[in-house]
Amino acid sequence: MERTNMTNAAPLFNPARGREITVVGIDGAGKSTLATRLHQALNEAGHETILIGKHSTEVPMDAELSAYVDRLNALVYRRDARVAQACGDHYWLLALAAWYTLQDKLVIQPALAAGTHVILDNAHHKILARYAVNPDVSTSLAEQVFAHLTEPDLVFFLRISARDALARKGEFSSLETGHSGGADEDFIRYQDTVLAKLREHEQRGGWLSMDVTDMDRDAVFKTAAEALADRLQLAI
Ligand SMILES: Cc1cn([C@H]2C[C@H](O)[C@@H](COP(=O)(O)OP(=O)(O)O)O2)c(=O)[nH]c1=O
Repeated sequence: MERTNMTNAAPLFNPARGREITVVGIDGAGKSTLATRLHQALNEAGHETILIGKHSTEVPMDAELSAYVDRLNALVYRRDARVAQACGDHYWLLALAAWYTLQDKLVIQPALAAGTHVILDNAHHKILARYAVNPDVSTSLAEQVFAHLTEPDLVFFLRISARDALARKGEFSSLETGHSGGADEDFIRYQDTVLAKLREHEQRGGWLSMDVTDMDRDAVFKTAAEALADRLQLAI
């Protein structure tokens, strides 16, 4: 029977939308380790995937926008402590919101629309948790400046106590203590407060939560891979 073109009017290139997979947890929880591994495994299994982190500034095939995003990254992440201190918490919240906004609009959304999956390491949830423990900045303001970002399809929450995370990491930066001091106890106090905030968020959000305290990298990866297959039908 002859087919008409009427039913075949869809554009030639109309791939299924990609999936956004986000990894959250306190510093040292193993986010980068898992994100890197998922990125590699998805690509090896034939699922085109990009890994987006704190220092991803490339806008595909656009040198001018890439240069702009790189300048913003330098402003937000490559500044010294005196500048950070002088500018203050509200400025950094808004600067971070600008950074996350551009990453979402210029990199993540176009990739998803083109059918590419996105693994997001360093999502804004940790920033929200950090601001939630800061009495000088309104929590609702912090929530609002990130509210427009693309909602991930799956969030892996890697749970571990700050003390156990520190034992893995060995060292930490001033930012990782909320600039509260340089002692191990400063890291632990601050990160455990951030963890408590992430756990509040977890209650609202349908996150896939894993207690990674006694799990090695392979076990975390295996659990995450099973969830990708179950929830997003992505086999790796
Ligand atoms: C996942 C994992 C990480 N590590 C180490 C590697 C790194 O030095 C450190 C933090 O891992 P990393 O993946 O960088 O954590 P995050 O991105 O959440 O800050 O812990 C372990 O010792 N064991 C593990 O099972």
